[in-house]
Amino acid sequence: MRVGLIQLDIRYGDPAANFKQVSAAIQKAARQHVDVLVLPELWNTGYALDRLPELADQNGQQTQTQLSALARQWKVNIVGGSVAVARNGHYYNEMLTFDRQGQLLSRYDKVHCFGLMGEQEVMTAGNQENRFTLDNVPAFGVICYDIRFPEWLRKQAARGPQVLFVSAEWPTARLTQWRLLLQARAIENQAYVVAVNRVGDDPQNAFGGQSLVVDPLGKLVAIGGAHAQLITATLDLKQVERVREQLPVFADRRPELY
Ligand SMILES: O=C(O)CCC(=O)C(=O)O
Repeated sequence: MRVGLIQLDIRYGDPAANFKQVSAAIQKAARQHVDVLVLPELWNTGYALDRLPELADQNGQQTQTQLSALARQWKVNIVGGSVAVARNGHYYNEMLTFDRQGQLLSRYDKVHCFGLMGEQEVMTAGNQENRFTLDNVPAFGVICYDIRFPEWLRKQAARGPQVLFVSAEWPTARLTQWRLLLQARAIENQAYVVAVNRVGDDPQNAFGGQSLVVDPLGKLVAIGGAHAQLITATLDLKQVERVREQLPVFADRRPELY
């Protein structure tokens, strides 16, 4: 499975500009013969949470229409990062995933809202898992702050997915934690981690990129810089099986104790 991590800057509170740039970035990246493209968190609005009534995508309709058409046109799977969505009078930080036919495979609302950026005051947290299959590869996806909750990821990983996709707006100040948390999540779940962070600034934070791919042993396969770029990597999914056979941590769990 060849993955393409679309690391980009996000125009704060400007969905029209962001839809345009994401469309262009997907079309450019799709030419690199990738199987899956991955986007960062809240790429339609950034963290302009005080303006969601005017900015949020109504029921995710614009996102669905655009990403579905691009997936179909370029015959590429798209883990659509996340977008701010308005639904039934609530706002959600939502990841939409599409297969190569443009079919919507899953909608996931971020389960852990991030208080430090005021998310809890505005967004409604989700409560559903996010497992899906891309080209017969079982996978799952979470959003940014979710990676600090290993039990949430473990619960999903115990059902067998081999790849964890993460979309984030992770501030530069905590990038060491970003790398270490993702490497730990890869090791403990014996899965590939494909994680995309944004670059650039918003009025409160700077974002330093370092989108990365980690193998099931925790080794960094690829890592981005602090500028907009496409990062590509090939995942050896046989390695997941080998690692799980050699060290069967899932079978050795003691769920009766924890
Ligand atoms: O956990 C962190 O340090 C960053 C989380 C975050 O920025 C987010 O969830 O948007």
